[in-house]
Amino acid sequence: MSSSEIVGDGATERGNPLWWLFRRHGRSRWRQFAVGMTLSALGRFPQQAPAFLIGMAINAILAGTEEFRLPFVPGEWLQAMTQWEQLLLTGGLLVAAYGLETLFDFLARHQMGRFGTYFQHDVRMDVFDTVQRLELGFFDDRDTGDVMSVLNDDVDELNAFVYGTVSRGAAMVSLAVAAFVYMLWLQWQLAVVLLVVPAVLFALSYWFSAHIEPKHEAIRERVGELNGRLNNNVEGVSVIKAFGTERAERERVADASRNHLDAQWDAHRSQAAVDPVMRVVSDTARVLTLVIGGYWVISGQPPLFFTGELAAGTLVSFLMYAGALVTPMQGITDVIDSYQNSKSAATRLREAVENDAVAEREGAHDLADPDGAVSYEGVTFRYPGRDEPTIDDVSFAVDPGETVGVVGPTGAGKSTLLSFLLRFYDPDDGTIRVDDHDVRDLTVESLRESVGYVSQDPFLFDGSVRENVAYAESGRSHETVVEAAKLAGAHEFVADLPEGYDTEVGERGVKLSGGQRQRIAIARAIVRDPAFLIFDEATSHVDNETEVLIQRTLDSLAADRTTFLVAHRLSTVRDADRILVLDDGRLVESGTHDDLLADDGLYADLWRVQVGDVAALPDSFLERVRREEDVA
Ligand SMILES: Nc1ncnc2c1ncn2[C@@H]1O[C@H](COP(=O)(O)OP(=O)(O)OP(=O)(O)O)[C@@H](O)[C@H]1O
Repeated sequence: MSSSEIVGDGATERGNPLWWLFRRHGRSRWRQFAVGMTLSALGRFPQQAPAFLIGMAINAILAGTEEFRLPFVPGEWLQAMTQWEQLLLTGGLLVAAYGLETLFDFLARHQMGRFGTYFQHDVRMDVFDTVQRLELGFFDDRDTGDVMSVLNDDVDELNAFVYGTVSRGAAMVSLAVAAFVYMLWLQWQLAVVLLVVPAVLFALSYWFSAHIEPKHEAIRERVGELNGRLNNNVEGVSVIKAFGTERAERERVADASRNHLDAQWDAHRSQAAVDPVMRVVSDTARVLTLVIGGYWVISGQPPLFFTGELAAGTLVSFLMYAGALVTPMQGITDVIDSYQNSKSAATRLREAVENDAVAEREGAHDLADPDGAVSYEGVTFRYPGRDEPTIDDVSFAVDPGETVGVVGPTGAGKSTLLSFLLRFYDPDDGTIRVDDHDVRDLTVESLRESVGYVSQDPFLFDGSVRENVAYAESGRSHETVVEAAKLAGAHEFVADLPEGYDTEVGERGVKLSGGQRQRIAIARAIVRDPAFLIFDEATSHVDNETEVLIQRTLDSLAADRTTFLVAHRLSTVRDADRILVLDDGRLVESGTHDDLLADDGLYADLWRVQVGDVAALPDSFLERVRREEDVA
């Protein structure tokens, strides 16, 4: 999986993604941007003044070949000065020029810095908000590292874009413009001829830009792969150590890193090859200027098609301006390089923001005070890439307050069936209603707020026990948290922890046992007093005694709310008002524990397995278990 898979096809066919991002997030700060760019451009004029002043000083003060003159300053006033005064004035003007340049640059950096950091922040939050709204299925197909790479690397790239591409590119152009304006003033014919150089360099850069673009795409993709690999290694560190697969994992990381290296080297090679070409063009221009200008100064005759005179000091100024016109152009490939990099990052960011895997429909309404009725009508669902449906035409209706057990062999589709109620996924066919509302017409937030959900392997956040229990309800009082923990059978062990409810649970709750984590997760689900409860194997990690305790509180919790209990341990669902039996995605039986035993079907067989009455199992069941084992 690579970060390119976060983006769809045709991203580049819809206009420049950087421009799109700029319009979306930069527009509100366009003044800051414009002021920054203007200051940066203005700063180039004082920066280029010294070359002019030095040329003039050589001609008028040192060589005495022409009169001392300055733009906008009366000639008589300058001529009335002694040579020494003229030299001092030149020195003063140089200091003023350096000072102005520094001031303009400082102010420009300040403005652009503010613009760049806010721009980056806005884009990051926009992408993050979208990622939060995406359907769970989006994440099934992507590595965490891949998503992180968009949120981190691509967003960081935007700041580099503002500094590296826009600021540097603009500085380059304005430097060339400023140099050109001074050159026009000194010797316009030579200035016009020298324009050929930036034109050639631009043409070369344009070609290079098209050439380097796919190479940058490749680099970004490989970064995503590498991040994914590294992420797997950090997250799966205990498995890697337990299985002693460090060496194999190192190989995998080395492969991913090598691929990244190859892509980077490929881009670097192209860059390294084009740089000398640019250099040769610009250096040749300088040498030609010296030779032609030198001939002109020495012979006093204008060469080729030129007319007029050229003094030695003017040639010195000219050579300095030729440098200012040409040298920055040598760095244009870096700017283009940075531009292409940013463009690939912006393409992925735009695709992430525009992702249509967002679950909520336009015009969805809130679910207010639900009674608790749930119905599934002809629900069918297939995970992407699977041939067989995971849920196959399932229909049932649950009255408010009912407790429903969901059982069936491993992989029968129990978790998937209930995930529709939280809109983790939407079925391909059929409808799920809460009270009389199609869940797709409800706002995802209000729907999920009404459901207390405990998953098979609950995730705890790095923080205290209290923070985890009150996770979605941070305003809850300590008493409410303790009450929920008591109901979940967690209070006793929490009270025994070194700092009670303030004990830190570690990342993912590593400092707690599996059963303790589950109990905290149960407390977290019930603290919000939801209308629906979904316990997906919520007590699978707790011992039998704790389960009995939780079971008892569950009975009181479930009494006035609709509750779904997914369980392998059938004792958990024995007292449910109704038990749904799933097999291979189909609803094969439904009824109370006694009804189902009387029916003597799949449930009755599963029950016999649990009570150890293996001898009573029919051959067909044993045959089926064997078949499943073979498949596994
Ligand atoms: N995100 C997913 N992408 C693709 N297939 C999936 C995904 N999640 C589950 N499946 C597949 O769907 C089927 C049903 O899975 P599900 O987790 O709903 O079963 P289950 O009855 O809850 O199983 P268990 O009792 O083992 O928890 C399985 O074959 C599983 O491999």
